[in-house]
Amino acid sequence: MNSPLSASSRTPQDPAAENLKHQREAIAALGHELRLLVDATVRTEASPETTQRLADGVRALTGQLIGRRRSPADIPEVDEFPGGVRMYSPVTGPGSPMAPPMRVAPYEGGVVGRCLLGIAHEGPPGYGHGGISAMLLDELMGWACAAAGRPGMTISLQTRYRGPVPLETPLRVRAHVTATDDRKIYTKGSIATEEAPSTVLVEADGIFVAPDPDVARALFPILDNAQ
Ligand SMILES: CCCCCCCC/C=C\CCCCCCCC(=O)SCCNC(=O)CCNC(=O)[C@H](O)C(C)(C)COP(=O)(O)OP(=O)(O)OC[C@H]1O[C@@H](n2cnc3c(N)ncnc32)[C@H](O)[C@@H]1OP(=O)(O)O
Repeated sequence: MNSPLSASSRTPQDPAAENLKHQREAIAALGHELRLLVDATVRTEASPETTQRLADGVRALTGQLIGRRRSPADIPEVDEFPGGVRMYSPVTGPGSPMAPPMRVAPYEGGVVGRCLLGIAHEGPPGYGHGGISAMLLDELMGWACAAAGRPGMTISLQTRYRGPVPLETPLRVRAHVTATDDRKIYTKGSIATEEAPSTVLVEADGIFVAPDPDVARALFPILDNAQ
């Protein structure tokens, strides 16, 4: 499962599919290197001179990435919307330097996400930031909605932090839909370590809403173009 709705109309032999695969692999490779850079950046105790030299080097690299730049409303060509691959999701996107990134799979009527948090995701020293935990849960509960055929947007997210989330430790995030009521979708989620999956460190209740179709088209103009 590499997308909430796992939808793709292209066959593997299709040249367009090959090209897309190639593009996504390159984006994931850059994302991977950038995540290593982010990790090295928040760990380093390099001298100010070295740090400044690196800042200059990184600025030069950033300059190479400025081609056609997408605006926030544009959907990247390598993505599928709604409910498909999101290469730059800050949670699951293999191309995002911010993402752990979390890998998602179906699990017992819901979905499970696996990832490690690093020092870049630190809150209290040695442990994950509470906002990062909430972000992982929000995203995965959104995937649970999409996997249940009801993609929606979060209107309420309640988190309870029962124990600190360790860094650099394999985590298991779980989410499932508990009920639906018209356009509202009720979900539950949790975070535990892979080693102690029954010891819940963070639990969450989320309510999502499948937007009214007119609202959805106003929010996401691409839905109009797709028709
Ligand atoms: C073709 C569909 C496309 C769907 C898009 C899906 C994309 C996801 C795809 C793939 C999953 C990947 C994973 C992603 C996960 C990440 C999720 C996020 O981070 S989402 C960002 C944070 N959330 C927001 O920014 C929402 C802000 N809220 C809104 O924009 C609107 O409230 C919206 C569009 C969600 C609903 O607007 P309305 O006009 O369609 O519906 P109204 O009539 O306002 O509400 C319906 C019911 O919900 C209640 N409601 C709405 N907002 C509420 C709120 N904030 N608190 C409590 N109740 C609320 C209302 O009272 C109403 O309930 P009553 O029918 O009266 O019982």
